[in-house]
Amino acid sequence: MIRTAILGASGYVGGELLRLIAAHPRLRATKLFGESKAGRTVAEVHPHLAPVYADTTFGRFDEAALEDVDLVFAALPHGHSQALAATILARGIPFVDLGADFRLDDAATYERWYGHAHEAPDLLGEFVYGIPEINRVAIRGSKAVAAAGCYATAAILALKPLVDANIVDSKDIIVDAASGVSGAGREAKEATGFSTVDGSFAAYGLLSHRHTAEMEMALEARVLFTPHLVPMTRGILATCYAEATGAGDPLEALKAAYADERFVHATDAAPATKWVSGSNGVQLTARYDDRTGKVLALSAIDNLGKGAAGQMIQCANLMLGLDEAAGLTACGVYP
Ligand SMILES: NC(=O)C1=CN([C@@H]2O[C@H](COP(=O)(O)OP(=O)(O)OC[C@H]3O[C@@H](n4cnc5c(N)ncnc54)[C@H](OP(=O)(O)O)[C@@H]3O)[C@@H](O)[C@H]2O)C=CC1
Ligand SMILES: CC(=O)N[C@@H](CCC(=O)OP(=O)(O)O)C(=O)O
Repeated sequence: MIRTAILGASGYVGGELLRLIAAHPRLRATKLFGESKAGRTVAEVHPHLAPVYADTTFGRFDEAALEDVDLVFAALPHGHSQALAATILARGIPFVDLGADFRLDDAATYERWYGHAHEAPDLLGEFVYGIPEINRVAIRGSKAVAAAGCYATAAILALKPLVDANIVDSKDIIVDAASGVSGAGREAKEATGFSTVDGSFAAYGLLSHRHTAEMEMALEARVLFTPHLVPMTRGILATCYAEATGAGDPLEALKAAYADERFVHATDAAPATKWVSGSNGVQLTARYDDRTGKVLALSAIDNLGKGAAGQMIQCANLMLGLDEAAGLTACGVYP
């Protein structure tokens, strides 16, 4: 049994981690932490998890909580991991962080996209960027992983093989992606309330969404990214466009790049978010358009699955030397 602590266990990602860990052969969620919901039970906060976790109570994190823990998952609001990381790393406990705090590789880029100075710039180099399909070897030997952002995961998996094989021009990439509302977390906000979102489709974060920086870092490319909010609960569909170089067929390149991957499937069909809902799956396709000379690539993920908790567990499996797919074998829920 591998004992895990979950910081942010009372949030949406924390709930999804608990759901996935309940079906994991080796991981156990032994310490659960929240903030405003500290003292409440899992059954109260995540009623769908009551049959497994019953009256387990959320605590409030302090350093002593790291005793008897084999791995820490953090799914906290932005910024919180910057103060915590040194304590966790000093104890040598493997740490999978989903916040954006340690995803970028330099403090200046962080400040440019997050609007404030990084509080622990010396630790940026300690973290490996957490998308196993593009960074498996580094994750396997690492004690600290910064799991990627949800939009960034969708776009990077669709584009990375095309950039690497020089099938698209990396200086001219456009990503339009739409997310379900759970991507914004469970806290009630006007921007994600029912009356705002229902029956509507809107872009946000114009020219300024922070996942642009992750895409540019991982792809070594220039990206124009526009996120959208779509009236559904789970899922991200990323539609990506880039100038073709004529160096090869994009769909064949995706199929070849992911032929041995357990979670990423490149096919002829245009993907739908529902195909991957509740799973760690990624569905991709791509086309070359000879009329415009552009490549079109599409990617569907579950923002809470491969975009968050699924990817965290996939990274943890690698860090711990377990089967990479342990606890992640479920297919999407469809229809
Ligand atoms: N939702 C998604 O699809 C994705 C989210 N992420 C990132 O993952 C992180 C968590 O997201 P999500 O679960 O959606 O967010 P939620 O708002 O649903 O959950 C946030 C969690 O953090 C806890 N928390 C809030 N403030 C504090 C604090 N001051 N100290 C300690 N704990 C605190 C909350 O506890 P309590 O509720 O008890 O106050 C809750 O458990 C965020 O950084 C988010 O950007 C990344 C990829 C996808
Ligand atoms: C729909 C929605 O609001 N989505 C979130 C993305 C959440 C996420 O993946 O990322 P971070 O961990 O980088 O915040 C947003 O755009 O802020």
